[in-house]
Amino acid sequence: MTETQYRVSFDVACMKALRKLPSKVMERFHDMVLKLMVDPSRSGLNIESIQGAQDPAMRSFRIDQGYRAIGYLQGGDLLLLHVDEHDKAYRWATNRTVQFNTKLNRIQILESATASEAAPAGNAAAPPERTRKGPGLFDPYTDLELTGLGIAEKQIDRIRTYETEADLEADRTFLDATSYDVLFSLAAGFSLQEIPDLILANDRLPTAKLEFAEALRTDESRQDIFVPDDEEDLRRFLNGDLEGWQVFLHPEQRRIAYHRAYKGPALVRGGAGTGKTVVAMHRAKHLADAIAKDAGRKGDKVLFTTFTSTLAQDVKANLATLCPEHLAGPDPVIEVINLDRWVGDFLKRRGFERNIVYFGEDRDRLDDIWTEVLADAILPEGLSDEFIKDEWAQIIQAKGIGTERDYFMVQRTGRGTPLDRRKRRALWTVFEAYRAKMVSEGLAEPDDAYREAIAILEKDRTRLPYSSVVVDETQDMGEPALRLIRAIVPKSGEGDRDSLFLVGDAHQRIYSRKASLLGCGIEVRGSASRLRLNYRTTELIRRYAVAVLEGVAVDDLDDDFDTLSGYRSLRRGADPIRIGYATPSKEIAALIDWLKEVPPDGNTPVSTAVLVRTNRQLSEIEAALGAAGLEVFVLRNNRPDDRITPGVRLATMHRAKGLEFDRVALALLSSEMVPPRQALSHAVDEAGRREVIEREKSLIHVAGTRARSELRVSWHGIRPDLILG
Ligand SMILES: Nc1ncnc2c1ncn2[C@@H]1O[C@H](COP(=O)(O)OP(=O)(O)OP(=O)(O)O)[C@@H](O)[C@H]1O
Repeated sequence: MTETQYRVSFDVACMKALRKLPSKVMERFHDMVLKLMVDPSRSGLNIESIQGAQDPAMRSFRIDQGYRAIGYLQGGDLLLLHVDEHDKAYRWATNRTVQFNTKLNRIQILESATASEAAPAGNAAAPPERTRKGPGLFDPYTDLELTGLGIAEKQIDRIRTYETEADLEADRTFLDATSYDVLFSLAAGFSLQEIPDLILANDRLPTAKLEFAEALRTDESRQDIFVPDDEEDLRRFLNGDLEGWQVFLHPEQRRIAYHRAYKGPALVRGGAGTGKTVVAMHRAKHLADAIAKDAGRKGDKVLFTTFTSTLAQDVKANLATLCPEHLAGPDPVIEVINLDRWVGDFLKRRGFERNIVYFGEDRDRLDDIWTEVLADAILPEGLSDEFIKDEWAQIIQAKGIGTERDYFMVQRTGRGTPLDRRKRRALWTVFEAYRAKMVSEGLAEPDDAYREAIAILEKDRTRLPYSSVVVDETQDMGEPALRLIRAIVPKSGEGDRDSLFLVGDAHQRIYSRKASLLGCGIEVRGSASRLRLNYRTTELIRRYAVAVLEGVAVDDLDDDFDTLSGYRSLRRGADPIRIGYATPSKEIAALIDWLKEVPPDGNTPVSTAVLVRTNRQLSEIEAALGAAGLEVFVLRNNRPDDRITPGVRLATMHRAKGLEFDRVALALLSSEMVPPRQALSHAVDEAGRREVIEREKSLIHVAGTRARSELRVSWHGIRPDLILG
C-alpha cells in the first residue's frame, strides 16, 4: 500500500479529554497529529489495532510511554476520539463503536451496553451511574417513538433514568449535540410531529449509503466533529485559539453559511442569540475564500457592514480570529465598517462637502432650524410640530421624496393621521424651507448622505471593488440604507450571484422604521432561511423576553409577517427575577446588594451588566454604584467593551444591542419611563402611540436577551405593564 497523509478530524470529546492532559503530553500529542496530517511516511509513529475491540477500525496512537490517543481509521480518514493513560484509553476503546445514524444524518460514537453492565451511551468518558426514583421525563414516549426520532437504541436505557430537564442537562456531554437537541426540544413541549421539521433534516437525508469520508462531513456530524481545512487550521485548533462558534456550527448555520452560491440576495432571519452574526461572519469567510482561490478575481472585496459601530468593531475582532488571512494587511479582502461610517468616508472621497449630522452639537443646530422654519410657517390646523418632524423623518427622508409631486403620490402606510392634498402642499413648503436652510448651512442628515451616495453610484460604480456585501442588523437599516446597499452591488443578471447576504431580526428593531427589502430592489425570493436555536440565553430568559413582545406584529423584513416558531434554547436555567420597590433609592440599594452578591465562581463583574433606559439614568447609576464602592465600566459610543478592564458594565439598553453578558440587570424601570411618557404624549395619533409602545417592547426584548444565565428586572413605583412578560 502506498503511504498517504491522513485527513485528520477530531470529535469534540477528544478535545475535552485533551485539555486534562499534562502540558508536556499535550505538546507531544500536537506533534503526533501534525505528523499524521502532513508526513506520509509517519516515521516514528506507533499505530496499533486494538485487540478485542468491538469496532475493528479502532486504533491506538502512542503519544509517549504513558499516554495513548484513540482514533477511528477508515480509508484516508482518521477521526480522533479520545486520549488518556494507556490502560484507560484501551479500556475506553474496546467497547466503543462508531456508527452513522441515518435518521440524524450524522456520525455517533456509542458505548456498547454488553461490555459493561448498564453502560451509558455517549461519546465522552463514562458518565456517573444514574438511578431513578420517580416518574421519568420521557415516560410519555415509547422506545419506538424515541428511536423513530433518531435516538440510538443503545442510549435509551440511560435516557429513561432522567426525571427532570436538569438531569438531561447534566448528562449533556454524554450525548451528541443532535440527540440532545431532539430530547431537550421534546422535554420543552415540542411534539413528536414537530421535531422532525425542527431538527432532523429529513429532506436532506442521503438516499444512498455514505462513504465514511462523506458521513464525517455532513452538516450534522460537523456539529461535534472538527475537520481542519489545512495545517494552519489544525495548528490554531490545537493551540486552543478557536472558539466553539468558529468550529462547531449548528447544521443549519453551516448549511446557510457555506452554501456554495446563492443566485441573488440571501436573507437569514432568527431570534436573538441564534447566531446570525456568527453565520454572517462564516459567510464572509466563505466569500473571501472563493475570491482568494480565483486568480481572476484579484482585487475583489467583501464589504461586511452593520448598523451600529460597536457591532462592527466586535465583528472585525472576531473575523480576525476566524480568518486572519482575509483581514490582514493594508488592503484586506474583507472590509468591516458600519454603514454610516462607510457613507461618510465614501462621500468625502467623492468631494461631498456637507457635514453629516448624527448627534451632538450639529443635531442641536438642526433642531434650531426646525424652530425657525416652523415659526415662519402657516400650518394646517391640528398638526403639531412633532407630527411635522415625524412626517419629515418617516416619509420624506425615509422614502426619499424629492418633489412635491412625489409627496402627493406617496403611500403613508403606518401614519395614522390622513393628509389631503391641501395639507400636503402646506407641509411641502415647510419641508422645502427646512431642506434649503440645512443645505445652506452645510449640513446633511444621514438619509441625505445615503441618497447622495446612491446618486453617485448610479452614475459610476466602476471604482468600487465589492463583489458582495454582508449585512448584519438588517432590521435597523431603513429604506435609504437598503437602497444604498443594493446600489453598492447592483443587480445585473448573472452578476447578482452572491451579491447580498443579509441577516436580521425584526423583533429587535429599535431604530429605524420597517422597510421592505423588495421595495428597495432586494429580491430575496427562495433564498430566505431561519435560525431557531438560541445559543446565548437560557430557555426561561428566552421565554420571558419573547413574552414581553406579546401583541406586537412582527414583519419578516420583507412584505410578510414573521413568527418565532421553533425558537428555543438548550439550557433551562432559572426564571428571571422580577421585583419592584417603593422608591428609586430602595431599588438602587437592592441592586447594589445583588451586584455585591456575585459568587466568586468565574462570574466576574466583567460579565455583569446593568442596563438602563436613558443616559441620565446611566449617570445616576454610575454615581450610586461608585459611591457604594463598586468598580464600574460605562459603555459609551467611543468606549466599546474591552472585556478585560474590571468593573460592572453599565450601558443604556440601546447601547447593549448585539452584546452579551452572563448576568444582566434591567434597572430603574418605571411607568413614566417605559414607555417614556414624553414620547407617548408626542405621538399624534393612535398609530403613533402604538408604535411607541411596540418599539419599547422591542427594546426590553433586546435588553433581556443580552443575558446568558441570569436576568434581573427591577422597577420602582407602579409596575410598568410592558415588562410583565
Ligand atoms: N454554533 C455555535 N456554537 C457555539 N456558540 C455559538 C454558535 N452560534 C452562536 N454561538 C454563540 O451564541 C451567541 C449569540 O450569537 P450571535 O451574536 O451570532 O447571535 P445573533 O443571532 O446575532 O444575536 P442577536 O440578534 O441577539 O444580536 C454568541 O456568544 C455566539 O458566539
